[in-house]
Amino acid sequence: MKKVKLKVPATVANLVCGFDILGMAVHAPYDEMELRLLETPDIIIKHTDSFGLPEEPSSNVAGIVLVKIQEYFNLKNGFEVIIHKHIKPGSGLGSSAASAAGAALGANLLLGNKLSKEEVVHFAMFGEELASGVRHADNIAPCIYGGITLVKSTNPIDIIPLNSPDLFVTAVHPQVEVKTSDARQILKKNISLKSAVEQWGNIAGLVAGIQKNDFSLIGRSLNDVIIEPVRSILIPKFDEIKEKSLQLGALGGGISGSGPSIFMLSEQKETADKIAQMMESVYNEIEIESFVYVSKINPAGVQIVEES
Ligand SMILES: Nc1ncnc2c1ncn2[C@@H]1O[C@H](COP(=O)(O)OP(=O)(O)O)[C@@H](O)[C@H]1O
Ligand SMILES: N[C@@H](CCOP(=O)(O)O)C(=O)O
Repeated sequence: MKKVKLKVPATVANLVCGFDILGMAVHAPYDEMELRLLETPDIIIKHTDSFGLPEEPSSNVAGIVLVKIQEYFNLKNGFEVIIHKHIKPGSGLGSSAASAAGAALGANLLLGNKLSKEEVVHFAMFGEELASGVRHADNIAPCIYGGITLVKSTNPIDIIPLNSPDLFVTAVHPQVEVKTSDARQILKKNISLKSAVEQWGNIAGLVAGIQKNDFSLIGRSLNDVIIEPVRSILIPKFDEIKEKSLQLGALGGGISGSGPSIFMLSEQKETADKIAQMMESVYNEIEIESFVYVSKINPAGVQIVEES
């Protein structure tokens, strides 16, 4: 295989209480990536979007992943990657993870699938490390595996694919950028035992609810006493949107990844659409442009659109 085209999904990391360990793939938005194996050792990055992302491989989330794979296999070949980015950087919808995961998975396809899924995650994490300074996999894992994943450990890599409940996801991206690196720097380094116990209960309840398709338990568990109280101050109208979403029938939700996007889960499309309309109107009232996405949990992850 010399060329592959991929559809790379956005992801909602943390899932409220599962900071750095839980995440899910969604159907919209998504990036499109084209990767080509080169006879020369060059690594060429091209963006068709206007986000002004660096195209120097060592400064690009996709590029660094390809550099690391080339070094690991001591390749004489290089890669060309064209990124049609629709997941806005700094959105909280896994923009960096999409580039990193798409590069790692695409390179592996071009090299004949020599890497295991865990190894693909390992190389993709070099991209997250460039973007946020931390090798976290809670966006990368659902992007590669699809659905909802639990990252039990990143060293060694231990990823548990979970059930994908048939739920709608409404996500709003207010056009204020929150870089993951900044949103990590403001976090407390120590928490009380009381908060830890409450958070463990939420995580355990959420995982149990996901596995049992118990939507009430999922809703009761979508609480965060550690990260959200700190990060929500970076997101205009967060509390109002969360309260109104619940009033409209959402199971629950919260900050998507490191924000500023906010996501809500609901059982019915009608509810998801009503939440979307409310989210857009709340931001219109304060003249902040926003993009709203209504989709479902995406069990597929990265999809091959074309190979040759
Ligand atoms: N190919 C790329 N795709 C996305 N982000 C990139 C890429 N290359 C470099 N970056 C850097 O990573 C940042 C996006 O990462 P992050 O803040 O985590 O966004 P998100 O929350 O959407 O994942 C960008 O602001 C940019 O500095
Ligand atoms: N666990 C990370 C997730 C970052 O997600 P992103 O979509 O904002 O990149 C964190 O919360 O820092």
